[in-house]
Amino acid sequence: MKAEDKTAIPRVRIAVIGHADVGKSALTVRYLTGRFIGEYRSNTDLLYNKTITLETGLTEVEIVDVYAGSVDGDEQNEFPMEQVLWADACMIVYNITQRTSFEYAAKCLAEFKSLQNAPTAYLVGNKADLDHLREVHEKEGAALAAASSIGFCEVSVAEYTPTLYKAFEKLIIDSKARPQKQNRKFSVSKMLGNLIGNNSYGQKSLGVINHQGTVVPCHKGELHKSRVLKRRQGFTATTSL
Ligand SMILES: Nc1nc2c(ncn2[C@@H]2O[C@H](COP(=O)(O)OP(=O)(O)OP(=O)(O)O)[C@@H](O)[C@H]2O)c(=O)[nH]1
Repeated sequence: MKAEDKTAIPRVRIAVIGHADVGKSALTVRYLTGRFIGEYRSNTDLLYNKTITLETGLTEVEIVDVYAGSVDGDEQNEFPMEQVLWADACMIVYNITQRTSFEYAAKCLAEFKSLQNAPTAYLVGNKADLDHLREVHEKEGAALAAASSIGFCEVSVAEYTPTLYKAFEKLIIDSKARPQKQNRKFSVSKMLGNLIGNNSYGQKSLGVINHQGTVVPCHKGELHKSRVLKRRQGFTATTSL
């Protein structure tokens, strides 16, 4: 595709937010590649870029997997304001086996209500395969989402989960229907680097075809400056700065 054609492709920016350890990285990588990566340690936000095909045509999707701090860390309950303001849409993730993560999701949704022009949101309860350890009933997740008039599903990112693809698709379609945000604090798209490469795009969601993409590590609040180089199970993470 020519560079000038690419500028005409609509872009949707998604922030994946939630308490530490709920599976945000695993969920993002599952959506982008169809694979589950069991251990995915990072201490920084990660930016991914991918062009997908919806029934309405091509869409460029930028996803920031927001680092939430360590489970014991002081910073972990900080609301990721900069990333949320940057995003057109947010995937808010909690872990069904950890009530504190559900409470954190509820706090995030309360913050959304106080924002003008808040991003479109979707609530996801992850780790549904650990039902025997469940601390949050599915009905509670559904009620929280309904109170904010947003979509909700439970998934197990550890397993193939078509529901996750539907959730991303709904988020993308809903956010495209809204006016594009102006005057964002930063433009992460400037720093997109190498292609992800030879991924096994295992699943295609309802009409969504995955194409190539990039992954870029970026520090919280300074998405334009990162110089970290990381390599993870077939992903080449790089910066172009
Ligand atoms: N059983 C089970 N484990 C999962 C699932 N999704 C993620 N995990 C595990 O949960 C742990 C945390 O996953 P991450 O993707 O690193 O979580 P995160 O939310 O990105 O964590 P931070 O980067 O610390 O904010 C890892 O050990 C994953 O293997 C799931 O659906 N089921």
